[in-house]
Amino acid sequence: MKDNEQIEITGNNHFSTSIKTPLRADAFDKSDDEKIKNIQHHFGKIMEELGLDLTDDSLSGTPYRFAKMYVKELFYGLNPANKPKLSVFINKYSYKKMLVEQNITIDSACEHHFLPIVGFANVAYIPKDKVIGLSKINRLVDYYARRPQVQERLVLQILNDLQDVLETKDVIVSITAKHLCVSSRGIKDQSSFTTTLEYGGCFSESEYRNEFLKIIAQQSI
Ligand SMILES: Nc1nc2c(ncn2[C@@H]2O[C@H](COP(=O)(O)OP(=O)(O)OP(=O)(O)O)[C@@H](O)[C@H]2O)c(=O)[nH]1
Ligand SMILES: [Zn+2]
Repeated sequence: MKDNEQIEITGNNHFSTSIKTPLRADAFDKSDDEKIKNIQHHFGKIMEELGLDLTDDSLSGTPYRFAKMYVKELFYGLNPANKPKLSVFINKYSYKKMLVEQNITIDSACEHHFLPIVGFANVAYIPKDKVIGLSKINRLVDYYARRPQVQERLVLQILNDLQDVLETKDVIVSITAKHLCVSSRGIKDQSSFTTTLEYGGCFSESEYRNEFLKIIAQQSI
């Protein structure tokens, strides 16, 4: 098989050997303000190339607005300096059963088209010596979501960090999301959505996994 045939089948850069987001070595040498200035310039050129009149008062601020949104909002999670502090506490209560944080909003973007991925994550763990502040789970999910992503990597990055900070493998993460690159362009399938599920420790046993799945099936309080 020729190289270009392989790329047709697998796509280029769709698989990575690491769960790390592929970043350049100099990714954070520039300040946010420098990045915003440069992106503003380049996005203005894209708009011009599309034929838009940047002197129009509704469009003139768009390159700056776009650049600020990319650096400060949609992709703030690329920068490790923005990683939330994950406060953990000693498990004084000796709570040893499952804790489920569910319906966590996912607002991400696919790295192939830079279009939104929107949906929900559900996270559960069985504490050993540490418990984590609930909101820190939501913050961690948002941090990793705010990068150009693929859903498989996103679920793994969240799982890995939680396993590290909680000092247990007994963690499970599911994400169910809609990809606008599937629903709004290309195949334009409005109804399909994608679920990814990653876990370790006791969640490898179907009994624990099924308990989690049963709980997250209840969508309201
Ligand atoms: N595995 C995976 N694929 C994704 C994700 N987000 C988007 N994709 C897919 O990435 C693929 C990119 O395929 P290409 O053939 O290079 O791009 P394309 O020509 O725009 O493909 P179409 O969407 O089929 O028109 C598409 O099949 C997308 O659906 C994701 O989170 N995980
Ligand atoms: Zn896409």
